[in-house]
Amino acid sequence: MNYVQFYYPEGFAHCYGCGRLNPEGHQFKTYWDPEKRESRTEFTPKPYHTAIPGFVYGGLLASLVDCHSTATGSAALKELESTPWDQGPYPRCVTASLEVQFLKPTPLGPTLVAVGRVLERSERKVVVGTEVYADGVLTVKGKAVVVRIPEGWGG
Ligand SMILES: CCCCC/C=C\C/C=C\C/C=C\C/C=C\CCCC(=O)SCCNC(=O)CCNC(=O)[C@H](O)C(C)(C)COP(=O)(O)OP(=O)(O)OC[C@H]1O[C@@H](n2cnc3c(N)ncnc32)[C@H](O)[C@@H]1OP(=O)(O)O
Repeated sequence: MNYVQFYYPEGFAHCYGCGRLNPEGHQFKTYWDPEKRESRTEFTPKPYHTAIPGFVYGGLLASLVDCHSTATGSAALKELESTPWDQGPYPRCVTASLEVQFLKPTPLGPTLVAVGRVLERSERKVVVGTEVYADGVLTVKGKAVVVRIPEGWGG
């Protein structure tokens, strides 16, 4: 299964968090399950993504929630189109608002799993709820408002 970011137009694929064309970035990859209507991004932080030794830097976790949310929004808006989910391009969203709750320290080492759900959707705006798990333990919760990039912004 291809990931959401795979379907972004080239001009929208340079994001430091999730741009597939940014070799210096994290290149987060988000998978959308059209039946469960759930998104999933897995990422294994590098040893230097440290807050205090042994724990993941919160800014990285916020980035994960951020890009995971824009991808989830993108998939949710793609559902409104008549083209199949595995045919690009996907609509591209930017983040209007991002809330992150750090519930517990996130251990550095395990692969992190972000799971997203669509809380609200209109033609232009999607509200996404995300939970991030480390070794099956919920450590971070996020909520983001993402908005479809206005026409003419590039891509
Ligand atoms: C990086 C983007 C900025 C540069 C743009 C230039 C070119 C774009 C080209 C490429 C970009 C490609 C990819 C993006 C890359 C990575 C994405 C990763 C995620 C990010 O890292 S991305 C960076 C941080 N992001 C920004 O840099 C956004 C700056 N911002 C804006 O560009 C505007 O602010 C915008 C477009 C968001 C809205 O502008 P707008 O004119 O469309 O606003 P409008 O009022 O129509 O809002 C429509 C509905 O969103 C609701 N709404 C709006 N703002 C809200 C808020 N703060 N809280 C809660 N709800 C909010 C309203 O309530 C309404 O909701 P409703 O329809 O229900 O009434």
